[in-house]
Amino acid sequence: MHPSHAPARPAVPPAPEPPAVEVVDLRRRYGAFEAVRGISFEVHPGEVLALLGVNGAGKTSALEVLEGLASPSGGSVRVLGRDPQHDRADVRRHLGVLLQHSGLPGDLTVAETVTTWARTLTDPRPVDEALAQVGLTGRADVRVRSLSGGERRRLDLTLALLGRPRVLVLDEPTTGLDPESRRTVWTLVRGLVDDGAAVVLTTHHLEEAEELADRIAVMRAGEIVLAGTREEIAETQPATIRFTLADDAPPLPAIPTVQVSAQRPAVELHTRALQPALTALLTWAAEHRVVLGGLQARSASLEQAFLAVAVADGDPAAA
Ligand SMILES: Nc1ncnc2c1ncn2[C@@H]1O[C@H](COP(=O)(O)OP(=O)(O)OP(=O)(O)O)[C@@H](O)[C@H]1O
Repeated sequence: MHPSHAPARPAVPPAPEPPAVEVVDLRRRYGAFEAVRGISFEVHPGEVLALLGVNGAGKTSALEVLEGLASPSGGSVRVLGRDPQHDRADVRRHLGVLLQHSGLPGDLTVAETVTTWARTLTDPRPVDEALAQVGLTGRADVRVRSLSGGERRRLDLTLALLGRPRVLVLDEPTTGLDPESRRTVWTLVRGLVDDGAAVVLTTHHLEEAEELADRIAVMRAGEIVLAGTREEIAETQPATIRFTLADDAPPLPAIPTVQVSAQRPAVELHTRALQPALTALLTWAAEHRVVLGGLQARSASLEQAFLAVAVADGDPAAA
């Protein structure tokens, strides 16, 4: 029997958190040219979305609408449920933005720049802590114009993170950074995401997308042509099996799903069903006592999938 006090409530699953960023059928034109042609995506708190695409695919044009710097010519964008342009004051305090090219005054020092920026924010991080996080403590008294390209990028990032943003929009955050600084940036961004921030970033470094992104959207000529997790995107391309085969080995069997792209001695096969294809191949080799020299089997990489879809035929502007 139930005890006399109030019965236990049935377990109600928690309501799903609304997306931090919601983009629906976004369009953006420059005169007659439509640079963004109806893209849609969501980013939830604690999630990183990477927008990939060749130069001119429309990534920056889309981000500028999220940042509240431009109006869409169609569709809608919501950041924390608000319009980033009309509700700019509300959105801005929760939004960290790293533009592709920042225009910081060159004659301020690093510390002066960060301190000045901190004064415009509601709850900034301590300046010393922020500089230490990106390894700029030793450059605090150096004028911005004297910084190296990588140091300047790390300063840009410091400013983007200074207000403890709930949404972070990063346009090519690690372009020009050395490998160690790039890893520092990844760690910083990951830390913010682990604390619940939502991140949208663009990058030309596929390993950056692999390292940071929970989901990836590939843009081509203003449209999203492929979207999903790294694994889902890689699976859109066939896997490769390679081995060498002696001249006196019997002919390879026809294996369903397998296409032969190079014949012996260096054989290359492609398949979208790697495990059954390998099983059939290894069974055949065992039955015929054939040695598959240097056997390799590999799923497609993100790079292969990207190259297969990202480059439009001809000029994207003409597409
Ligand atoms: N102010 C503008 N006026 C006219 N066309 C523009 C303008 N800004 C961008 N474009 C065009 O819009 C297209 C998309 O540009 P965008 O900068 O959004 O691409 P992207 O994917 O960010 O490229 P990248 O990787 O080179 O930064 C390009 O063809 C570009 O030339």
